[in-house]
Amino acid sequence: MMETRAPDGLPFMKMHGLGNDFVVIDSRGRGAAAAGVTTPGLARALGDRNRGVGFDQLAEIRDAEGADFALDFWNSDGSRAGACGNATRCVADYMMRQLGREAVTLVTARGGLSAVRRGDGLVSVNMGPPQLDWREVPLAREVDVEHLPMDGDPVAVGMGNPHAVFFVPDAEAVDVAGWGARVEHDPLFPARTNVEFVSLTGPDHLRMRVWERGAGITLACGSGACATAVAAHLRGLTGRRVVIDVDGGRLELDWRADGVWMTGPVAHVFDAVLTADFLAAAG
Ligand SMILES: N[C@H](CCC[C@H](N)C(=O)O)C(=O)O
Repeated sequence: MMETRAPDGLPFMKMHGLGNDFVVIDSRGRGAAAAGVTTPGLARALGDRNRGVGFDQLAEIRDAEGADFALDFWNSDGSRAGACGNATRCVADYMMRQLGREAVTLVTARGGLSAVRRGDGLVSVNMGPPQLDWREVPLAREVDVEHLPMDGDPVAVGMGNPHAVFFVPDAEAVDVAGWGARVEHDPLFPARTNVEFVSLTGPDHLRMRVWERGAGITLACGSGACATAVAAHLRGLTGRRVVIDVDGGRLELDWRADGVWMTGPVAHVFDAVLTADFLAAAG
């Protein structure tokens, strides 16, 4: 067998939800008060698909008080992400297996969330209620979140992270990289924003393409799908339960009284160990 375990290496898992891919570091066992092991430098080094591992988000599992675990998210540019729905499903599945349970609770930067196994190989997570106050999104000034003063008339929705949802006649025809990058850096979003381009493809059925803050185009974005479901309902395009097709597959969304529930598949691809040399160079 190949020797992969370097002395003082750092174990990690590679997971994905609909091709939205993650490095997951489990640093439980140090106490809820302990800071995580991830630094911006480590996130950037690991996120490099040529010289590191490559990921859309890095998720770090930590101890929590009053919940089964805590979860921190990082983008590959070294910035923090306040929410990540697909990684939450993947890690919830891993934790349910480990704890021998069908449901778990977790704490993220936005607060307490919960997840349940649905029984058909899918995992559902309650991503919490949408944030529809301009301060919470956050936006730079008081504006109507349902009609931002911007070309394309987007809806702003916070899901623990900011989203700008554009309804377009044909999402396939949009220059996601060009338009998305411009909106990500629009001064209306002081913390930048994730950007979704969405078209209605049938009754309660949407097609979504995404430009993620700090990551660029990804194959899926769970929090973006939540924001899209909320925006579509606010605009009167759909009911509160929708199916959303993203580049990597399909997500089911249900905006209930207790929050936006998102259901989809999970995949745990491999486990490996970062070498001490890599960690030292990452700083
Ligand atoms: N892929 C993630 C969202 C990442 C959002 C991140 N790019 C940010 O800076 O907020 C998801 O499944 O929800």
